[in-house]
Amino acid sequence: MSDTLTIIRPDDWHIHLRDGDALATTVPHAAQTFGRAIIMPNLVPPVMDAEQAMAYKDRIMAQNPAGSGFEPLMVLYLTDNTTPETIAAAKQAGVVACKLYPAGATTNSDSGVTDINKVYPALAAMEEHGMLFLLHGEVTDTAIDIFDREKEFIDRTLVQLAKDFPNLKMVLEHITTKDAAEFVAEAGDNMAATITAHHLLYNRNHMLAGGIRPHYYCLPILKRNTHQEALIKAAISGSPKFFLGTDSAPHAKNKKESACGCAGAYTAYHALELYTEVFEDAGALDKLENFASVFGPEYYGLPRNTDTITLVKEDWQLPQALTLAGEDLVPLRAGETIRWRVKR
Ligand SMILES: NC(=O)N[C@@H](CC(=O)O)C(=O)O
Ligand SMILES: [Zn+2]
Ligand SMILES: [Zn+2]
Repeated sequence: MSDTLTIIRPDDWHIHLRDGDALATTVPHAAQTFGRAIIMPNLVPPVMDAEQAMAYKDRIMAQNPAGSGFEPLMVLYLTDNTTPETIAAAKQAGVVACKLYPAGATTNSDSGVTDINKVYPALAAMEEHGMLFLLHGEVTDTAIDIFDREKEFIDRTLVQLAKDFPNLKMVLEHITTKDAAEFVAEAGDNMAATITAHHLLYNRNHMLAGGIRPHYYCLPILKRNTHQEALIKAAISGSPKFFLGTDSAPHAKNKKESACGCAGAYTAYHALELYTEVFEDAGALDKLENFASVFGPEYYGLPRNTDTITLVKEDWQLPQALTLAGEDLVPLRAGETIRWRVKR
């Protein structure tokens, strides 16, 4: 008999579903595994107020397979001009969080924040209304090496933010360094982090040794193996400050395999299976459920999902390509074998 693992249905606390025809791919993929997902607002133009967030939610729900039970949790994109009134209205409409994209830091961050002080009134309003603050934590200073931008953001900005807003719950998204893991572990109760499957599975050698592999290119960029090891340690530590966020970020194949390739790895299709491999290899399968299904809702102040999901230990082959709005979409680890499969 094959090995099986049954856990409370997990949630994805960081995902990019995109918009338009892409939703026909991304929403069913997320909904087949996850109960809820934190929907990143970096559309073009971005999701900047309650009205845009609710309209986007409707477009997502229109692609939600009947009976899936999947619930998108909506997020606003902070700009230099986000007002406390915008925050209050978003809270009223059911938006759960706001996201900081330092201007220029990542995909579709052009309308992002140019100076953290400009969003202090919005952050104060979020603190007052009990909304979460999600951060893409990288400086954009071109003088700073791309491999150091996360640590630099912590030192220059995050330490101060945590002091200035002690009652604002923050999530440092998609952490990639030992520095970030240690900072979050030692910070107060208002600081947590999401960790992606790809930052647990890979390091920069996978992207750069023996040829440049654009499908491993994402932001924050994969770091050296010692950082990867620190992330695995954090994920299996049992600390409730670390939980699942795939950062599944689809870009069509021709946008990735290009002289100037886009940043982002697509994992919504097979993310839980990838995380399960990481936890199994670390001898910590018993820690997966808390990381994937318990610590996230606990931090967000939401109930756990009431249903379960079963994983079967069984080899299967990931397709070479999926389809995104009529174009090829290459998932992370395309064509390779995956050791676990979600029973459906
Ligand atoms: N992670 C990525 O490499 N890309 C994300 C943006 C982000 O999460 O920073 C995207 O939207 O493509
Ligand atoms: Zn990001
Ligand atoms: Zn992201």
